[in-house]
Amino acid sequence: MADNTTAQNSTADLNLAFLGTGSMNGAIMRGIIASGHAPERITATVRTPSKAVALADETGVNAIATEDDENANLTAVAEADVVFLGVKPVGILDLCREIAGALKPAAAVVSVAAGITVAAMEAALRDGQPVVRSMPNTPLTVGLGAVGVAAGTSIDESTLDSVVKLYEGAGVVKVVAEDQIEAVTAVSGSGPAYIFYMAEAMAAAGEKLGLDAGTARELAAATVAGAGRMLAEPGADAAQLRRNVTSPKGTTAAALDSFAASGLEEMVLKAETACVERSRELTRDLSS
Ligand SMILES: NC(=O)C1=CN([C@@H]2O[C@H](COP(=O)(O)OP(=O)(O)OC[C@H]3O[C@@H](n4cnc5c(N)ncnc54)[C@H](O)[C@@H]3O)[C@@H](O)[C@H]2O)C=CC1
Ligand SMILES: O=C(O)[C@@H]1CCC=N1
Repeated sequence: MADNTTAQNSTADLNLAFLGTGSMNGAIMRGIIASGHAPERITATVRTPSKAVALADETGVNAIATEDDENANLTAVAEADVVFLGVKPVGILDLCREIAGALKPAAAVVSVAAGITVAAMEAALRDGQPVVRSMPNTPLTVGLGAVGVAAGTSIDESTLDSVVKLYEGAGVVKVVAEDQIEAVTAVSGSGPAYIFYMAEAMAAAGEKLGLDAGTARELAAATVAGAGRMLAEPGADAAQLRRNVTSPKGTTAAALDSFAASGLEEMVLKAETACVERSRELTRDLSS
């Protein structure tokens, strides 16, 4: 790891840019603002002017639309210390090339994209630009996110620490080797969708078992949210929390036995493996 950047004791003074402020970058930005970062220190870019107005009204950030100003991304990064790239994977390297000359040399470029490698980003930016490949998830928006970060080759510890601290304002952060980012994607990046799918399936089953649709949806959503909150408590252990619900020979045991007989663990492993393989395909197709 290089040692070429100014030490930052706190992240409060950092200017942030969010380029492509859709679902993921929007969730990161909202989580970071909720953790106390001043919106006046944030510039966000989106495609359409109406979205820029809505985002600025909602969050207080400076929002610029690329349809209004073709230089919006360049303007956004000009004063930024940390730049979050939140466009789809297919657009990440073009965006790197677009902003390369406008970045401050010490600004950290943080990608949230699946499949795009550190090496590909570094090749698309100026030599020595600090890079972070991260895999966040949307619960960052409510301060309950989970993020994996992998350092680029030119980033110093202090700059990486600033990125970690920004994310930590809104969730749990693990610094991992880049070859572990795909596993992070499979567990936590894509993970919220598995849980929402489970909530949908629980509600649909509840309806088939006699509840009206609205009641089933509300009960399933409250159950998933409540269980999630319990898991977020310090020291919580999923297996113990599960045992606390499961009376011997009771109703929960009957349901869990049925899940096991249907191969739930194998099913999850297969799904997460498909996620990793898709991430590798994206790398093959897009990281050049
Ligand atoms: N949605 C999720 O839960 C997660 C997404 N990601 C990653 O986040 C990235 C974005 O995904 P989403 O947020 O789901 O997509 P999204 O479509 O919601 O957001 C992308 C945004 O970027 C805007 N955009 C596109 N090109 C632009 C440009 N050149 N300048 C400014 N704005 C531009 C689009 O209009 C859109 O609002 C992807 O690379 C994905 O791999 C990573 C982890 C989780
Ligand atoms: O579905 C995707 O490709 C992105 C990456 C992780 C979550 N959403």
